Amino acid sequence: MIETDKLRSAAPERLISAEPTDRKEDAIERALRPKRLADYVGQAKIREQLEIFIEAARNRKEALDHVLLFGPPGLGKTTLAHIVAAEMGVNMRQTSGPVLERAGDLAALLTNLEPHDVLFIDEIHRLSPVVEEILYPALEDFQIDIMIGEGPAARSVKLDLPPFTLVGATTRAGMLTNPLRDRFGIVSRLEFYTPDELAYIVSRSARLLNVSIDDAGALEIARRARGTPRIANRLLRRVRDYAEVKSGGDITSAVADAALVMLDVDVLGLDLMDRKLLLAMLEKFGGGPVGLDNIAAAIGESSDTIEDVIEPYLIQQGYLQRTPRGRMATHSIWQHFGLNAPRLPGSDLFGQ
Ligand SMILES: Nc1ncnc2c1ncn2[C@@H]1O[C@H](COP(=O)(O)OP(=O)(O)OP(=O)(O)O)[C@@H](O)[C@H]1O
Ligand SMILES: [Mg+2]
Repeated sequence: MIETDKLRSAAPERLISAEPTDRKEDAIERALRPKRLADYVGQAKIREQLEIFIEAARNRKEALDHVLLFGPPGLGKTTLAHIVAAEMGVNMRQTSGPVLERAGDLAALLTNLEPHDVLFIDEIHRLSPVVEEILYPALEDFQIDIMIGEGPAARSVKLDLPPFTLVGATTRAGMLTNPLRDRFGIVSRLEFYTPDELAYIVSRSARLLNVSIDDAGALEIARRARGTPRIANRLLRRVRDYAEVKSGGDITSAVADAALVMLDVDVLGLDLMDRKLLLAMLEKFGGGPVGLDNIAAAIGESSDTIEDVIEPYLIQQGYLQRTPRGRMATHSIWQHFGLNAPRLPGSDLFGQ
């Protein structure tokens, strides 16, 4: 039985959202953030690359090449930016694309950098074109052109900058302009984490938060965290609340399972929002193919949210496919909901 009515009134705040929810969560995240590369779990390829590049830059006493980190929210981009600065032994200045409104905002930041410092620009795909113009020569030649004065008396002055490292982060690498993307020497795509990696992260966080959890409990939370450390840490905190009230505080796999069922996170780690999307696809569009805008209208979400936040994990897990004709539900998701896929005459929907 599918409780469609319940699904349609999805909770306003999404437990499984990969975005940070509020200030309190922000503070907890900071506390749980690994500080050094050696404590950063998973992302083996990126870690290995950065280890080598950082050591080489340090030995040559140079600034590290500019680094672009991209991937879905909550996978550890900000964490990595901090780690890069720590491993280089330099300071990090942090800002974000939408905050840098005027060219002067960026110029002020750049001229205050110390040699080899890290400048972290989050949401770098949202830089305004005028700010981007300033950034190009800064990245390439460590120089900026700024205008002094106004009107006919205005003149452009070149300023030298100390060599620095830009670390840019984005959930949407596709929205970066080519000239900007080309100026990054190191481009890394963050991947979803495996359940084992997430279980390790959950155990580590539990230690830091003084929570008692066994390996099976950590794995149960990990399996349902959508491949995302931020979600794993959030589920851990909610499961801890449940355990404190219902089972004396110890988290076992049975306690984790009961808590997650209560929280409406199913065995695949799908929450109300995922199920709403998938069910709409199955029930309203016969499993697709259906265009993104149509799905968005059907479930009352923006297509951006679907594309950036909800869909990447569903696609990575093979529940959803992106085809030239639109999104399509795969066989496994029909099965998950206990529904029969329509067999259209002559069609070969699932490649079987
Ligand atoms: N590799 C990791 N090992 C351990 N914990 C991690 C790792 N990656 C992320 N985390 C945890 O997940 C939380 C979220 O990570 P972070 O803020 O770096 O994500 P993000 O990719 O910057 O997300 P957003 O796109 O929303 O900015 C961090 O507080 C950290 O505790
Ligand atoms: Mg971030």
